[in-house]
Amino acid sequence: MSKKYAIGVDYGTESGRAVLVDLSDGTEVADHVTPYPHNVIDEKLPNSGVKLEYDWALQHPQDYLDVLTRSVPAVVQASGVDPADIIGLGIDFTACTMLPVDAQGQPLCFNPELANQPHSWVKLWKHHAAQDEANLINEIAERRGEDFLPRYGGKISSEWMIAKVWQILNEAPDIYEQTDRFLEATDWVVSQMTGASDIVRNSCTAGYKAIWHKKKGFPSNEFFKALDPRLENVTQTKLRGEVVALGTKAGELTESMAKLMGLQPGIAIAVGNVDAHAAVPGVGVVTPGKLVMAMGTSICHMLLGTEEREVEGMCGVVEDGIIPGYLGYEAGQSAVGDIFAWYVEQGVPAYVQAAAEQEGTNVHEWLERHASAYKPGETGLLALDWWNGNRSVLVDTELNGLILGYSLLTKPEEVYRSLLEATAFGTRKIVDAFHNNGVEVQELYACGGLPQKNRLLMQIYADVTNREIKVADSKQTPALGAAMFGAVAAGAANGGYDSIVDAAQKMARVRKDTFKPIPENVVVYEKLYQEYSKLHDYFGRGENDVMKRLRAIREEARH
Ligand SMILES: Nc1ncnc2c1ncn2[C@@H]1O[C@H](COP(=O)(O)OP(=O)(O)O)[C@@H](O)[C@H]1O
Ligand SMILES: O=C(CO)[C@H](O)[C@H](O)COP(=O)(O)O
Repeated sequence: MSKKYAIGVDYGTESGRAVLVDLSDGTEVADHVTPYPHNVIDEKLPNSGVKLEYDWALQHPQDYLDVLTRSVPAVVQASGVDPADIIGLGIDFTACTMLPVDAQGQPLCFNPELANQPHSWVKLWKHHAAQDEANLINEIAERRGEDFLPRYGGKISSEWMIAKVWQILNEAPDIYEQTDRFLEATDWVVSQMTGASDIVRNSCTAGYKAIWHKKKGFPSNEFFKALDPRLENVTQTKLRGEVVALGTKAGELTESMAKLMGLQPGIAIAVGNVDAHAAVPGVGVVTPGKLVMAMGTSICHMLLGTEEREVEGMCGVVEDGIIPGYLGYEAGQSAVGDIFAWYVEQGVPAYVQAAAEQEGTNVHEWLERHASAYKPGETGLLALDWWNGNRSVLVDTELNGLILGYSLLTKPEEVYRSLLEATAFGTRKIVDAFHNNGVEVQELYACGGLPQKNRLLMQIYADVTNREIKVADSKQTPALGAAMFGAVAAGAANGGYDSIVDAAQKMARVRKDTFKPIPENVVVYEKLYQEYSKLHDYFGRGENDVMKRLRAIREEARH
């Protein structure tokens, strides 16, 4: 039998990439990236120019289809593989990235009459403008003693489905009315490939992002009624649809999409998945004790467990949410690479840019090299990593960043180093929250763009967490994981696999080189972490709500 292949498509925040994978050993034969033509829409709507409010982050659904029709044919062509040997395709996506669709499954923003209404567009995971709704969801759920709250670390996030749906209802009731269903973008893209009129939802986003439970389903209608009487039946109406497990075949590729994607019609399409969750088998983790960090613009922390535990501020624990047979735990930091990008774009003096250019390197690399010359603690700086709020463990998007310890001698590379360290302290908070609450963390696994881009960052993470870090050998780990799920959807009988564990065992690899904690650094970072924790609690747990007061003053000033 000839070699068989699957394709994984990873939808990130700014681009989508396709990877064509050899199913015998996981070799990534070809990959291709399509930057989203409209990128993140956070200032004004395309065409109409309608201005967006603060904290909004939208996307254009056509950009997702462009990834399928540009990157998929590109990998098939570059690999020289016969499309007849490509047996399955899986996708993974940022989440909760959601959109309203009509009865035909078309995004409302495709309708020219609705395109000038911001609420008709895709809300990206980092759309944070539903915080008022999230606060009320939490208040009401707590008052009613809803048993789902502990599964989400005590708080439902404004990034998630219910808060976003409610924001649409509150601010654009006409759009809410015209919505047939609210979908995760990952499920919508799958439906576009399978042409299925009955759209299936994947258990991962349903569980982590829409408060769905394998045994209990969604929260009760009474709960939704208590939020807002207009939401009473939302789970039977606009959130309806069969919820199926990861690895399930959602359907088969349609003739028309196959033509556009350069594939054969009828191949298996797996149900959608989330980027971070797909990365777990992608890095070869199928057992507890190993925390996987998907490190890019943000970090998602993924961990398997055998018992349901309550962990402060975790994003969620979902049965079978990552690997069937285990409880999947998720936590996260909503900005990491994004913070470094902010500094490079907004904070670096012209002489650094000029020096980097002259040396033929990019500004990140220049800053990393110069920051590496410092010992832990030597900058005298300490930062709070809340440039995009705090996802875990405080679950509060209204917190902001802070750098302490500036002097007239402070250098840009010192600030950069303090930002790298701040994100490592944020990860340490998460590791401690799991480990101290009975969900063991023995080793760290890293994947995503950052481990390949910044060695200093990775060493700091090993030192701050005092744990060895193994790095994925794959450059596109979520896409590799998605391809594995595509192979599972196809099944062993067709040259794929019958379970994700089988697929991961054959196809995943980590690099030989690992990052090991350096004992003398660990000691200094322990001291700095204690200081970080004090600042974290002071500004983040209500002792001094100055960050929120500043926001309120800003809002007043803007209106
Ligand atoms: N050398 C570097 N060091 C640290 N961060 C970097 C470096 N180069 C790029 N970045 C950051 O990496 C992030 C992109 O990560 P990547 O994993 O490629 O994307 P995504 O999260 O969208 O999948 C950006 O936020 C960017 O600022
Ligand atoms: O919350 C998520 C997963 O649960 C998002 O998908 C994630 O934070 C976006 O990640 P990135 O842009 O770094 O790929």
